[in-house]
Amino acid sequence: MEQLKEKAIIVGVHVLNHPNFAYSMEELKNLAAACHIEVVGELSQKVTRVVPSHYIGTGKIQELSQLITERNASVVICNDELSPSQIRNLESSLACKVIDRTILILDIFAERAQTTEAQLQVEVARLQYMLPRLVGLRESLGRQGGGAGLKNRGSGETKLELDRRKIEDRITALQSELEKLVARRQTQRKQRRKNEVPVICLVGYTNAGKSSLMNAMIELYNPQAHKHVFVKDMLFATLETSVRSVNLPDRKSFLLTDTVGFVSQLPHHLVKAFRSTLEEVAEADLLIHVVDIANPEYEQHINVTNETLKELGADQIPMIFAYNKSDLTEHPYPLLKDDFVYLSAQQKRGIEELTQLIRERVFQNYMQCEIVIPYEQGRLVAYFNEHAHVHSTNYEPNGTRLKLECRVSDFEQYRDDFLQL
Ligand SMILES: Nc1nc2c(ncn2[C@@H]2O[C@H](COP(=O)(O)OP(=O)(O)OP(=O)(O)O)[C@@H](O)[C@H]2O)c(=O)[nH]1
Ligand SMILES: [Mg+2]
Repeated sequence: MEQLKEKAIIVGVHVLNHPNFAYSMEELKNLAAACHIEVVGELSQKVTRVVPSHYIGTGKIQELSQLITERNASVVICNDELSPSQIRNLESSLACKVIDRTILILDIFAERAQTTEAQLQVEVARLQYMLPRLVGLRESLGRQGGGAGLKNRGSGETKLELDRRKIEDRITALQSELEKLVARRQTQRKQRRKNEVPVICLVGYTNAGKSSLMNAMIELYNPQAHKHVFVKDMLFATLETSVRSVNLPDRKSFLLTDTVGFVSQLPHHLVKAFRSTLEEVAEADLLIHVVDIANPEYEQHINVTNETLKELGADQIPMIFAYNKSDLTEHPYPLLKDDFVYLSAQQKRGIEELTQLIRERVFQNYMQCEIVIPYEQGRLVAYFNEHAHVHSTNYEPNGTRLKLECRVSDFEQYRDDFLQL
């Protein structure tokens, strides 16, 4: 059922030197749309710095007030994260509900979260955001109780202090629930480490095509697996990390991880709350930075992604670039150069080139060799057949002769069992 759309005026402060102000307002519109809010007006102010008390100046507030009446809007959305007092002051000057960019993003995440872990993380982030804003937010929270966003878990009309205590208790409870989940996943990750399977993470701005690229890889190398991930033309289609095993034809394999996309001014609480999900990223062996090369703002997207990676402690991990959606540009593709590939996940072109780049970066510790395994060590033949790329097998009087490509570490570990050639 289509919900009755709320009407909003978006307001932005264009601080001097903000390089992409117009684009960030456009993005705010998309965020609002993702929250089922209709933007019916837009107002911006050029300043040298944000007005600390009201976010915008007195003259602008009057202008905004008129616009609200004129367009019959019921909510004002500011392009930055507002302080608790800014929200309070603006709401009382305008007699209108005021929300900010952060709460929009939190709402979208709340609506999209599927797994228990994602739901817990979003709720923690929302509660932490609410805590200092309890007074000003009372109105806006009512909105979320009814429409988009997190289900209101019965905070009711209790006294402020009681509210605060409740929220703090709830945060603590949620966090300990989360810790248990995280501990379980860490054990799984350690297990993978032991297996020495390299972990590769797709990272990048939201809507860049990370999930599409994941699907294209799976289709090419594990077509029987039927393990597609969700793809959609909307902000934050992916909220959970999903991991798939990719097996290349020569038996090299790696784990490919699809992650949540980044956006400029991703709320700090959210990054923190999602840190455990994104730990995969910080522990990866290689990052594939997916870029929507057809988006005119792609350079800005790259910067935002790099900044967020830094915040996650993942800025030291080797990175390659997948310039996706090349089909929408004039640029020739597929094309592989240095550490980047022009490709199209949708057209499934350039996937082999990307794989080649992955090989160069991840599978360096491999060697070509020829070994003879005595017959009493038959299990080793089975091992190498499973974990190495065997070019040829010959049965000789002393044992099985294999020509193969295998991990250097495997060769070292078993070399005492081989017969001298
Ligand atoms: N033309 C074109 N569209 C693409 C390509 N790759 C992905 N898309 C489209 O871009 C949109 C976003 O794709 P996703 O794969 O969901 O993007 P994502 O990076 O996973 O997005 P989030 O999960 O929201 O962060 C979808 O509508 C895709 O069909 C491409 O190579 N060319
Ligand atoms: Mg996705």
